[in-house]
Amino acid sequence: MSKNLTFAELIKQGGQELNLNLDKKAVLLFETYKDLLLEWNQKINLTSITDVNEIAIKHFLDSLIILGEIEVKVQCRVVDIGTGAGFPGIPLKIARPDLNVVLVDSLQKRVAFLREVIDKLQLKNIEVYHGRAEELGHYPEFRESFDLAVARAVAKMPVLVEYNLPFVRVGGQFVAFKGPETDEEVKLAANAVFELGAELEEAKETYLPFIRDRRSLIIYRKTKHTPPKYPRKPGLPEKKPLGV
Ligand SMILES: C[S@@+](CC[C@H](N)C(=O)[O-])C[C@H]1O[C@@H](n2cnc3c(N)ncnc32)[C@H](O)[C@@H]1O
Repeated sequence: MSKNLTFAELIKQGGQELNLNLDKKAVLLFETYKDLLLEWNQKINLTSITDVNEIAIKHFLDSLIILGEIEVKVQCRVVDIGTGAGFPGIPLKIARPDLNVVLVDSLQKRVAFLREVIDKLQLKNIEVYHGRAEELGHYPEFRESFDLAVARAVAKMPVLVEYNLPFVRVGGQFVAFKGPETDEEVKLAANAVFELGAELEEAKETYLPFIRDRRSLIIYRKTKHTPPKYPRKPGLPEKKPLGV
């Protein structure tokens, strides 16, 4: 089981379980990322998970499950809203260096950490922005310009769709990383999803490699332009979730 494997073996074998062939360079980058995460976590709050094997499975492999479940086209433009310590955006970039990634977070200290990771790992075509989704979603260079938006552990679905869907181009997707039991949240978000110009495409159930924890990927497809009034001003989506 996972206890007998090294960090590198967990990444490599877990990747295979997700149908990913992670090469030596990718595994080394995950090692460095893990070291930086643990080092910075002593100064700023990045994660409550500090066991190396758990970091491999619950942060890195968890971030990669999307690659085994949906087709993420070559060189597509991906935004990770509320990325925190870089999940899922940085693992996706390590596993798929072709992707053009934008990371967004409202906490300056985490953004500083992410800049250090990008610098140390020498990642290209990846940028970090400090700000709230409610503001950045109105910037012309971001609005409806991404093929894929992703978010993990940021907010309940009715709030999350208002944060994410304004970034997605018509025809693109928003994928919410969730745990098990998502029916209620998905139902609650239905009105907001319609109002924001999207449709529920699929709710996929999957499992984390090694520990078999259940995970869901809720996949939305943008079908129409999002009305310009969304997202509403900072704090309002959370205070008064749309359509609830
Ligand atoms: C619980 S952490 C999760 C981080 C990461 N996605 C993960 O899965 O570990 C949520 C992050 O979302 C950020 N966040 C919350 N609301 C936000 C908003 N409206 N705009 C940008 N970032 C936001 C917070 O600063 C925090 O770093």
